[in-house]
Amino acid sequence: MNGNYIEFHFTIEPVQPASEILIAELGLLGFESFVENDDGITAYIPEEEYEEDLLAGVHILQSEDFKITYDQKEIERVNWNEEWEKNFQPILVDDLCSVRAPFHEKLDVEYDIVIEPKMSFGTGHHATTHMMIQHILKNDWEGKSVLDMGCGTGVLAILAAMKGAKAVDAIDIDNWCYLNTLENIQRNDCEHINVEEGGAELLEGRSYDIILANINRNILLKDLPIYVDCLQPGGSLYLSGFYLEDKPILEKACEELGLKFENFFEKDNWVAVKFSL
Ligand SMILES: C[S@@+](CC[C@H](N)C(=O)[O-])C[C@H]1O[C@@H](n2cnc3c(N)ncnc32)[C@H](O)[C@@H]1O
Repeated sequence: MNGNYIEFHFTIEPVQPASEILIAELGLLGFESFVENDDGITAYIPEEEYEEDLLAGVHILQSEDFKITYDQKEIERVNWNEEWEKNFQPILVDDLCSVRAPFHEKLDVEYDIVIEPKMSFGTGHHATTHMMIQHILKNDWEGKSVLDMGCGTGVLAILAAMKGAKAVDAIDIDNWCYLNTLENIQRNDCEHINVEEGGAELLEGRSYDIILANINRNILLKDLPIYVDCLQPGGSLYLSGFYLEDKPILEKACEELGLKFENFFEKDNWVAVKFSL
């Protein structure tokens, strides 16, 4: 997706818990990024995902418990790098791993990841990326074959490679993310990561010890059977990109495919869950 975005600014009274609910509803409709403000939220959707009556199905907009107004404007593709430079500090996860931009000073940590996110998702600032990094830090990757599905900036694939994974595929459906991951693997001396552009259709006949997929509830539910087909017996599947309230739905779908729940992290109402086969 290389087109423009539509930016919606929602003014919400009172701001909580309506913001959380609105973000959850918009996430299901294809909105990709959210910024929480003092008076509500700003949400971004790619122009090609937007249809005139898209917001008609958002329940909370009809609620009498909150007053929600919004305006919208078309903007150029968001340059997350510029936003990052303006607003953010490097990310430190469990004192072991930092995710920083090239212009940040290097921190004294075991895993130092340099990411130039430009327009891709995956700087570590989002709760889901943060928790997926925590899972990677907590587990053994030495000699494993790994798939990072929905790789964004490639941050998870890069950390898996740094932790000793022997063969890593990083796949994203978005051309921009594909190109950005190629750049970031070079930046982190992880050129052996195989980067591809596409979706679950690429996975036929493949086999992995570990699959990471931080995407969203609906895509995960749709593509889960394909992921599980690619998982070796004894393998692990890490899923994120959904809210705590959707965890039972994902768990049920995974259990029906023969997976066993292992553990999970929760942050800002998002979760990252580990399953094993
Ligand atoms: C929430 S971001 C995660 C990025 C990164 N893995 C992280 O943890 O920060 C989800 C990514 O999945 C990609 N994506 C969306 N639908 C997909 C699909 N069906 N197959 C593969 N990737 C997909 C998006 O382009 C986006 O880069």
